[in-house]
Amino acid sequence: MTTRIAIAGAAGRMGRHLIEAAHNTEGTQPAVALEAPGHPSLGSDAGVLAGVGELGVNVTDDLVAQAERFDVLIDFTIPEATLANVRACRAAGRAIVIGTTGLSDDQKSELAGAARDIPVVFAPNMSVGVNLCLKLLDLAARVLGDTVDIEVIEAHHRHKIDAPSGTALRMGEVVAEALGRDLKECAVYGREGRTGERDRRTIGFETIRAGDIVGEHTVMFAGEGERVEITHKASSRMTFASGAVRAAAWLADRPAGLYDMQDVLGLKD
Ligand SMILES: NC(=O)C1=CN([C@@H]2O[C@H](COP(=O)(O)OP(=O)(O)OC[C@H]3O[C@@H](n4cnc5c(N)ncnc54)[C@H](O)[C@@H]3O)[C@@H](O)[C@H]2O)C=CC1
Ligand SMILES: O=C(O)C1=N[C@H](C(=O)O)C[C@H](O)C1
Repeated sequence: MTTRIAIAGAAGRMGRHLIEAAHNTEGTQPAVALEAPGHPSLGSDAGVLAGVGELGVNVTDDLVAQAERFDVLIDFTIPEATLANVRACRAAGRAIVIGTTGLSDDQKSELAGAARDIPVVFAPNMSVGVNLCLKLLDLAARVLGDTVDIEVIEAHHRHKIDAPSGTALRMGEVVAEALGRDLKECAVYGREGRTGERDRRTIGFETIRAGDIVGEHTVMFAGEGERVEITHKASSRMTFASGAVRAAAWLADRPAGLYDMQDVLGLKD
């Protein structure tokens, strides 16, 4: 069965890759393309936008009117648009894959509420490599324990609007959970001035925004006499887009619930 995919944020950096990935993946097809009201791409052909040739799918701003045309919505937009799309999918009984980062705690709670009625995949990073790294981080944190200082360093392109990245925060959560810490209480975001000596129980975050960097994350476990670093470097957005399309195909026949990429990839214990 072919999974018909709607793509929100179709003209964005991720949106164009998602159209291409949904078009090139066996068993999926781009069926609806959505953009913000007033966006210059409205009315244009999604395939032409993505550079894969005409698909006969015109970009629209009306998700509700398109509800019968798709099975799963993939959303890589901004938090406010994502929540509006979650509400529309919940009302229409459609599944949704969410890659958007920077959601507030309230927005995440609303999302979890919607997942009682519809299937939702929500993950800050859809690449296989990053999801493997999350498993390695859990192991590293358990083995090295409280004997090391832990720092999360991330670098992204100059257009990114949230910091730290959703992936960096998830990496911090995985490490904190493994060590029995609460990230909200032990995170330190950047340092400046007379900071005093480092507290070993903190987890530090450093953010770089520069040029066209697709996405790089390093978690450093630094002890006395040795240091372990786990690094992931994305060199193409297609790695995220392929993962999101894989998640959409996986989600199409799942019951309502809140899932992540560890579920999609079968990495949950
Ligand atoms: N989970 C993952 O694997 C990844 C997540 N991301 C996240 O995806 C999000 C988007 O990233 P980019 O594509 O780089 O941003 P972008 O700014 O290039 O694209 C976002 C698009 O959403 C559109 N948009 C805004 N409001 C809309 C609405 N109401 N309806 C439909 N479209 C709307 C914008 O016009 C824009 O074209 C960010 O939060 C980013 O952190 C990015 C890459 C990978
Ligand atoms: O905005 C981006 O580009 C990316 N955002 C995601 C995040 O915030 O973790 C994932 C990826 O690193 C690219």
